[in-house]
Amino acid sequence: MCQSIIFSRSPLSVADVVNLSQAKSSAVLDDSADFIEWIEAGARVIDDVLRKDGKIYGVTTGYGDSCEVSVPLESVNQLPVNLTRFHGCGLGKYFSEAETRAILAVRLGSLCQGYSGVSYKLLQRLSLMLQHDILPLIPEEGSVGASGDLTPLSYIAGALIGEREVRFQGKTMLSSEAFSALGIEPYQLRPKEALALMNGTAVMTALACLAYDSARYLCQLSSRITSLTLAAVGGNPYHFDEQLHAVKPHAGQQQVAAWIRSDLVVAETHPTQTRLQDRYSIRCAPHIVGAVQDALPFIERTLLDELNSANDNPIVDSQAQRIHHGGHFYGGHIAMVMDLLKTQVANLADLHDRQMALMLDEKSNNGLPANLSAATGEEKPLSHGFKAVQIGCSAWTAEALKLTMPASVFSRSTECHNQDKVSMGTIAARDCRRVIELTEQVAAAAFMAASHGCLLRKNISELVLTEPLQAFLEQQQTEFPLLTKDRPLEMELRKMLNYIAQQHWQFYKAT
Ligand SMILES: N[C@@H](Cc1ccc(O)cc1)C(=O)O
Repeated sequence: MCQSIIFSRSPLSVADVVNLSQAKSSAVLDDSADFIEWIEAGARVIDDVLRKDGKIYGVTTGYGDSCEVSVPLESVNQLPVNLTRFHGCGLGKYFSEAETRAILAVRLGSLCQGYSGVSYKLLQRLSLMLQHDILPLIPEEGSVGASGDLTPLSYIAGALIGEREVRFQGKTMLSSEAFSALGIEPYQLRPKEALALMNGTAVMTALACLAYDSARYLCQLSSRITSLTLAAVGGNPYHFDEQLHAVKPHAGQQQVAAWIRSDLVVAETHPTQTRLQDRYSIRCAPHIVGAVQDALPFIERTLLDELNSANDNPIVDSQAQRIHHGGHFYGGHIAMVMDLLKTQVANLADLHDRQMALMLDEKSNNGLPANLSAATGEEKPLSHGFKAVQIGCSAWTAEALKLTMPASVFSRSTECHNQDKVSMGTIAARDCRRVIELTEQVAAAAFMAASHGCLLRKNISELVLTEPLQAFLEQQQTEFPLLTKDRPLEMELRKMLNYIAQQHWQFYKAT
């Protein structure tokens, strides 16, 4: 049964966002009297100021640098509609359905903090979109990630008022049609509500949550691939010795060493060794994968702070009856962690590309067939094994490495120099997602090659893998058979990629 995620004042987790994005959980809005009152108190602050003819940025003024333009009271309801419309200029591909659900969930979570001056009705409508899977088509490009993800989020605000396209029940239609299929009218935005929907970091934060989740899984997969690579080339298990690692106390490095150690049968001395120390792509794996693993807790903490923040402007404090003008839409923290994560993950692509080279090259693979071809007899001289897959890995790795240029340092002054310093966090998060996609491709290839390498090694000498792992490899052979002759591997690689994306295997016990 689908688990419910309650949207209330209690914090969301990264896993909540991931589960909602995959429609494994459903969104439920807190309907307790306390929560409704908490939210409505914020909306009343806006009404009170308007009644007293006060001034609120973005309610009685133009937006951004146009904040010196006064908007007459009789137009305050039209202003939010204009905001959704003039930001309807996004370009590029559209976010996937999973990404769009995550974006909706993250924005709803932030508005549930109760510091944005919106009505409970708006939250109801947003949660209804999640519940009925009414997913706005949101173009990926056009946010500098500092005045919030204004342009992409305008596609949510525009959809709420019936004016943008959505995917609903497998079709693309105007949001007004999707609402009418449910017997409801488009939403009428109150003053401040379009700004509250758009003036925050929901797009980059949603993407960052998905990236974090994939990276966490990749660390385990990378550890497993390393174990298999080591076993395939007859490497030295003692590089992962507990006492060895105890003297360099990075927790992530120690964790990765422990994972790899748990895959291997560590004998005091290993009879097959001809080389006392393995090359760095094996020996230093705990220091490479471990660095990513060590970055994860920091990244998660940053994500949680952003996820459970009021990232908006102005901030409406109903208890103090104050309206604060500030810059909480700025995505500097997400930009930082996404720039960090993409370089870390790209290092994993590079690691596996090197491991592929090690396993395929007869000069370094310690007696395995060239290119890990399993061909014999007449097929042998014709067969090229993983040769082209390795070339693919080199291309995917280069593409991933190329994307590691930090986005956050490319701040551009924009919007008449009102936004004269911006985060580019959305670009960093999109880069990070793409780096992960490419790295998963390299990992899929390396996983397949290393598994084959182990099966080929079995014929040569004893494997240093634990018995359950050997049994797993043999099972795998039915889905990914040895390359006894050349065949196109695209579909098998895609199958492997799907398994990775769905986190199909649990490699190690939960930490
Ligand atoms: N993020 C701006 C608001 C803004 C909204 C729309 C714009 O087009 C520009 C700026 C602020 O709060 O100051």
